[in-house]
Order: sequence, then C-alpha cells, then structure tokens
Amino acid sequence: MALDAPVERRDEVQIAMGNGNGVAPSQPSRPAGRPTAAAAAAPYADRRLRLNPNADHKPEDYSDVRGEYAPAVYSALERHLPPSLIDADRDVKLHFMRDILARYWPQGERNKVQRHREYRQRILHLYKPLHEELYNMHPSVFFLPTFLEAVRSNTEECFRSIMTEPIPGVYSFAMLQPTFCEMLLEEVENFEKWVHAMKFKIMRPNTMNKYGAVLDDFGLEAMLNQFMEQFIAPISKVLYPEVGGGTLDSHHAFIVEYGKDRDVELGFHVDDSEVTLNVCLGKQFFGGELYFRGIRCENHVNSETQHEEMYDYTHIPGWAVLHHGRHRHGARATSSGLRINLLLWCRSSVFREMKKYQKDFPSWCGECQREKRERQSQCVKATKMAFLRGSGGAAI
Ligand SMILES: O=C(O)CCC(=O)C(=O)O
Ligand SMILES: [Fe+2]
Repeated sequence: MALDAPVERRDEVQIAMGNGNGVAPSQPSRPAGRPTAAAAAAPYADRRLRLNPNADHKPEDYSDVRGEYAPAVYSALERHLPPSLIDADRDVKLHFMRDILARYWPQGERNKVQRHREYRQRILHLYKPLHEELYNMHPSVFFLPTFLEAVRSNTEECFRSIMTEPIPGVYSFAMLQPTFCEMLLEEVENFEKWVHAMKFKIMRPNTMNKYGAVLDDFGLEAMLNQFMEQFIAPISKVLYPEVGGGTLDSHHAFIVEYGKDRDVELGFHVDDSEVTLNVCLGKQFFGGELYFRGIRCENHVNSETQHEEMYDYTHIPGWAVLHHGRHRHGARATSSGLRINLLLWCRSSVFREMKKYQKDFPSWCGECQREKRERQSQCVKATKMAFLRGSGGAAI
C-alpha cells in the first residue's frame, strides 16, 4: 500500500491480534450445517439446524457430559435440531451436536484455549496482588466525576459534552483518576517483578508488542468486564451502533510500554476489536503520538488515505481515546521517558457473526463510502449528458 507520509510507509496494514486471550474464534472454519466431505459420510450430517429453536421441545439432560462445553450448550442446541432428529436417541443427538461444535471450533483452537486456561490458572494460584482494591469495580475511585456523571446520565448529549471528536469516529475525554493510574502502574510493575523472580514466561499482549502484559491473565478480567459493560458499552451503543457497539460481549485488556528498553513505536495496523479504548496511564514521556488514517473494511485495509482522514493524537495521562477497531492507526516513537497505556479491545460476537452474512458494503468503511460517492457522481454526470444530448444541447 502507498500511504501519504513516508514515515508511515509499510508493506501492509497489520492486523494486531491478541495472543491466546482465551476467546473462542470469531470466525469458525466453516458455518455449522455445511458439512465437510468426511462429515458428510456420517449419519445426519446432511441435515441442517433449525434457525429458530423449537420452544415446545424439552431437551434431554446432559448434566453428565464432560468436555469444553457446558451441558447447557447441548440442551440449548438440541432445540435447534432438525425435526427428523429431535426425537432420536440421546447418544445420536449428542454425537450430531458434538460434530457440529467440533467444526465450529476446531481441535487445534480448543487445545490453544485449554493451554491458555491452564496458564492463567497457574498465575492466579501463585501471584499475590499488590492493590487488592483494583480487582473489584469501585467507580468513584477509578473514574473522574465528569466521566461518571456522563455515564450516569446515559444520553448522547451528555457523552458528547465531555468529549472532543477531532475526526469522525475518534473521541477523546478525561477518564481516569490519577490515583487509579498510579495503582495500576504499580500493580503491573509488581506483576512484572514477580514474573522475573519466578522466571515465568509470560504471554505478550498481541502480535506486535515485545513488552507489556495482559491484565486479564493476572486476575483483572472480572473487573475489566464490568469496566466494559458498565462504562464503555453504554457509550459505544450510541457512538458505534454500526459495528456492534450495543452488543459488546468480550474483551482483551492489556498494558503497552514504550520508551528506553521497551517497545519504541507501533506499526500501522487495525485492532482485532469492534471498539478500542486506549487510556494513557503515565508516566512522563515525549513523543508516542497516535496517528489515525481512516476506517477500512477487510477489502480496503490497504487503500490510500485521504487528506481529511489524517490525524495525530498526543497522549495525556488519565485521558482516553475511543475509536473504531478498524480505524487504521499506529504509534510514533516514544523518544524519551516511559509511556504506559491501558488498552481495552472490546468485541461483539453478534456483530462478527452477522458480518459473515452481510452482502452489501459496510457503511463505516471510508473507502466504500468514497467509491459509492464516486459511482453516484458518475451516474449523475451520465444522466446529465444523456439529457443534454436528448434536448439538442440546450443549456439547462
Ligand atoms: O501505543 C498506543 O497508544 C497504541 C496501542 C495500540 O494501538 C494497540 O495496542 O493496539
Ligand atoms: Fe491498536
């Protein structure tokens, strides 16, 4: 791709992926109900699940079934079985459902999730938190009163009253209490010291960082889930409805660290999220600006940047930037000091599932919009020409 400014030249926009964050894959290798050759040979494999559950059917008891899926998954899925199968033997139904689930979530992925689960368990068992109060949600300790008031009011007008929107889709606002930032920085430092002392090998936040830590891995997952559900989802529901902002249901939360002996800059990329919250926690630094270059769908991720899409944001401790996950961005070099940011990649499984069946262009992609405008303008020109020719060239 050719980007406008040489400093951002990269071969391709990268898609930053979370490392083993324990989330079931959003893109199954094959949609359920479309069998592989091997599966097609199995009995019932040609039968499709019902789109709507049979509410009158009473599912079997699967409480004795062990494995990755909770018994409730089988009971719920049973209501979707095709009519010819719904009254079959329990074992036949279980076999059929296991086959579907295995195709939706392949063995390799399941093993990865299992290994990650064990990794987390080991940390949770051994790591002693420094600030216990961080592990439960305390809104008035964590957030600034202005932010809390806006969330409590829960109206678009109130959200916008505390924010600036320097370019469409990027919002910045004062969010975190300085004491919360300090405590979180100390907790991360404490965790890293512990990791070092234990000679523990930790997983980094994503494919693009060599430093930093995943907060969900050392006990902060439940608190950060509340953080997303209670304090980000109400906002994203209003500001990002077109990308599932109202149906956020999982997250990947981590810390990135830039400066001397840390990562220096971050390449041009899009996040593996629907909505990203990026908050600077400190400490003191120069540089590290976040540059934005337009929102793009998969088909246009490497298309050119328009002038009006270019924007550089300077981080301020305690301040948040909220943006669309597919808003192309990168971070310039942190030239001195230490910059530590909290990242919350918020995801919507509903949006990801719906996207697979979407045929028309996504309304949120800057390049799709530009192409549409271009087509419309060509169409208007052609109509005008035809009209002029028809009216013998008289001025209109
Ligand atoms: O360094 C930053 O502020 C940006 C981090 C970021 O974009 C990411 O981790 O996805
Ligand atoms: Fe990012």
